[in-house]
Amino acid sequence: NQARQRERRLAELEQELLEKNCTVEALQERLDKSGQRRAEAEQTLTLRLQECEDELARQAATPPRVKVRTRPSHSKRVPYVTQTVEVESADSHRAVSELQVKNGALQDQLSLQRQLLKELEKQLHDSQRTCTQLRTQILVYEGEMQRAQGQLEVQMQNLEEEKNRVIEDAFIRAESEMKAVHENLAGVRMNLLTLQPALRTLTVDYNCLKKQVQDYPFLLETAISEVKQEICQVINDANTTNQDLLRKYKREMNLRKKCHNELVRLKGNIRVFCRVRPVSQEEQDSTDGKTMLSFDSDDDAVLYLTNKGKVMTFELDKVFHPQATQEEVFQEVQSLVTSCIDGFNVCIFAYGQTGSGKSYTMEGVADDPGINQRALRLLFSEVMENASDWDYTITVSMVEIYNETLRNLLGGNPTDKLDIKLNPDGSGSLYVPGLTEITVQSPDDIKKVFELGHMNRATACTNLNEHSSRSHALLIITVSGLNITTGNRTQGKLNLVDLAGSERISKSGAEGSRLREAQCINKSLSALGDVINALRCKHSHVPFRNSRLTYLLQDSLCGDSKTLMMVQVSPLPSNMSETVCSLKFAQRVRSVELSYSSSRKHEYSSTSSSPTHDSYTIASQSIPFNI
Ligand SMILES: Nc1ncnc2c1ncn2[C@@H]1O[C@H](COP(=O)(O)OP(=O)(O)OP(=O)(O)O)[C@@H](O)[C@H]1O
Repeated sequence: NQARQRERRLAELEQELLEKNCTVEALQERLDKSGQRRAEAEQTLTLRLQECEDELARQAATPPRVKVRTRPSHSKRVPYVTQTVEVESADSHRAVSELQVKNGALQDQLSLQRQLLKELEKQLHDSQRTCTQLRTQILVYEGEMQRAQGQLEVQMQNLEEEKNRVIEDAFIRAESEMKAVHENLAGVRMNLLTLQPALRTLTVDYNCLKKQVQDYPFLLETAISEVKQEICQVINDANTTNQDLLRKYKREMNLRKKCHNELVRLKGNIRVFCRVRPVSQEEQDSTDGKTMLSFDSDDDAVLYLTNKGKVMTFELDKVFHPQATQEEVFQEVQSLVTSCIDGFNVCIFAYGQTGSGKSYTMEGVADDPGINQRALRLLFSEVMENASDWDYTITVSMVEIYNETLRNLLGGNPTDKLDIKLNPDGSGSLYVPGLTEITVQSPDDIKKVFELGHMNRATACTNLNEHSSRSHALLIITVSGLNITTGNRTQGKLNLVDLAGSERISKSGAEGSRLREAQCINKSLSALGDVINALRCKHSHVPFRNSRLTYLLQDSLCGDSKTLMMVQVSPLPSNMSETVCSLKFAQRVRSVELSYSSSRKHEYSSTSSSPTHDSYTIASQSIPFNI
């Protein structure tokens, strides 16, 4: 790039030099010409001058016509005579004046020529100076040119060397690459040689495959028919296995049922749990949060009560501490709940003084439901799971027993009173004419049923809280199943009972209607105690009819039925006596075993129309439900 620039600069300089030479030549020419012109002008002027002198000489040689005028002298003596010779000739005068004019013109011309000459001389001088400068410049340029040429040559030489070097490198590289290519080529040749047998094998394989592809449809057909046969065989085998499994499953189910029953029998048909409710913030503030109950960290069936320094120990089937959640409580009862799908009758009672948490355990609160809702939902989901084999129907009834009066909570008119009657079919079973039974088919139905029951319960009273603690609330769930394959039928009943408050009448100091309410509660709880006691002692007669509650639950309390008593207690010292009574009751109930009573049949066939007809007085073994 630099070399190219220098070359261009050199060409420019040469061009400039050429132009300068031309200028010098032109100036030289002009100088020559002006010199020539000057010589010519000098020559012309010399000639003119010569002519003028000649003319003058000729004039002078011509004899003049002289008129001599002598001036008169005033003195005699003429010491000095001035004689003026005047050429009087007119021609000479004219000639002289013409010559003088000419002379003047020539003089002017001469001075002009001289001036011109001076200018020319000046120009010549300038031109010479310019010429000298140009020459000097030419010399400088020539020097520069020489220097540039020298540099150019050096660069050319360098470039040449560089070129040679690059060519040499490229050559070496090309040589090595060539060598590598040759080696590669040799390798490829080698590979080619080794691949040839592989190619031959591949060609053979390809031909083989081609043949196979041609034969494929036929092979496929054969394979499909073989597979079909195999599938049919497998399906047959699976069917046989399924039948076998179904048979085994049924046998297992029966076994499970038997085992479960045996387990229940061994554990006792009545199970007793205790739930200690937590101390509310208000109570904590007023009583320093002191509680009289403590738990055994190693045994969740033991509860300690400290009273005046004495420690009482209560042993139950399970004790729920105050922090136990609704879910934890339900986990413990869910096997009982689901057993009604297998055709068992189940009763779950919540027993305890007012405010001990019975409703909380059974009904729960909106965002944390209790056993009632959870049980119904569980039954519903279990039934759905078995829907392929079983056709189940779940019906729900809600009943309230207030002052020994039965009220239908899902009916159109909640104030209507219901009665319990013997089934006219002669089976000895009981039924409640007019009791509404709603079939639940979805979780939404469950919600609606509870809303309706709650609304009807609230309609018939002024203060629901007070009313609920003075009445028994029963949720009766019936699960009827039909096995689609075998045609077997089952029916189980789950009774979830939120009992009225168990506190003593003397303590409440009730009068009038309150006293009647308390007496009714007392009577029904007492009757429940009597029934359990009679069952425990295997009495031939069980006084189911002594209260509406026991009469209504007769089916679910006897035989292979299962009962759970959830005893609710308060941990506060102010509730000490009620808590002690409830726990004593719980412990006694725990030892009772329900058994199929032959007297049941006897009682079913009783002709008595009064529910209190078979009232039974509990002697020493009596369990005091009403404390
Ligand atoms: N385990 C618990 N966890 C939280 N709160 C509870 C628990 N048990 C009871 N409670 C609360 O204690 C209060 C009394 O409970 P609840 O109404 O269930 O008692 P009850 O025995 O049903 O009373 P009643 O006999 O008057 O119906 C309620 O405010 C309830 O929310």
